[in-house]
Amino acid sequence: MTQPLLIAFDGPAASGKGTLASVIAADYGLPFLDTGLLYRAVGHVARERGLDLEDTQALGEAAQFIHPTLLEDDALRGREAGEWASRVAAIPEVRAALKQFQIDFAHQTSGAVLDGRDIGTVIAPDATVKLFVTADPETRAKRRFLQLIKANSALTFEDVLSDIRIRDERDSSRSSAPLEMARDAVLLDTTNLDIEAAIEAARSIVKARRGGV
Ligand SMILES: Nc1ncnc2c1ncn2[C@@H]1O[C@H](COP(=O)(O)OP(=O)(O)OP(=O)(O)O)[C@@H](O)[C@H]1O
Ligand SMILES: Nc1ccn([C@@H]2O[C@H](COP(=O)(O)O)[C@@H](O)[C@H]2O)c(=O)n1
Repeated sequence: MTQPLLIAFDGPAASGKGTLASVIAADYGLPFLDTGLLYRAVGHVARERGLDLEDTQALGEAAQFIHPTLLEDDALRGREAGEWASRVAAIPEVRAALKQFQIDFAHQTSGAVLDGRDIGTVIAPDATVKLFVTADPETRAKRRFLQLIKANSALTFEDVLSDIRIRDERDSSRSSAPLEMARDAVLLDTTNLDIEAAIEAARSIVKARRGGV
């Protein structure tokens, strides 16, 4: 029997991995999970309830109650939600509480596509195809700035670049499931690729890893 197709996209903020992952999921008719939204939802709850970031037990408990319906909240897409997400994501109790949901999503019989920071390394080390999507910080900041400026006209490019650098450092240096490329992942640098070119590159990688199909 053939194994379900499981595709892992990891990489730093605004590298384009979510855009690519959703297109590849649609190509193959697979369910898609943006795992960053889970951490954004925990950060949002923590902020709304005024939880102390030092109270790792309370944050871990809050994470246990994150439900997929909460992920549709537009507030999760904003700048502050990203910052809070990366803070709570460094807490082992939070990661532990969110882990099984992601593992189950990845290993459903239909196959799946997930994007995040630790999909190829922790959630689905057995993935059929792993892509590590990156781009230089200035390029990523420009993309994120163009996205966020629509809702916040006071935002500057320098603010966004600073956020990206801080988030890169925090995500890569934490002790629990840091952002790193899995040894068997394929690197896709989108710095000089527009969206269409990046999609074609991702499609080629997936096809090649599947033996040309
Ligand atoms: N190759 C590209 N060229 C130009 N813009 C791009 C490219 N890829 C993605 N974008 C745009 O950059 C923004 C960020 O992309 P996306 O949300 O896919 O990144 P991400 O890596 O999933 O980010 P995050 O991890 O922070 O959720 C979006 O507005 C998207 O349309
Ligand atoms: N698998 C993951 C996914 C996300 N994170 C953390 O959440 C932050 C927000 O993620 P986005 O992809 O929505 O930008 C991110 O900066 C990480 O700190 C994670 O740790 N693991």
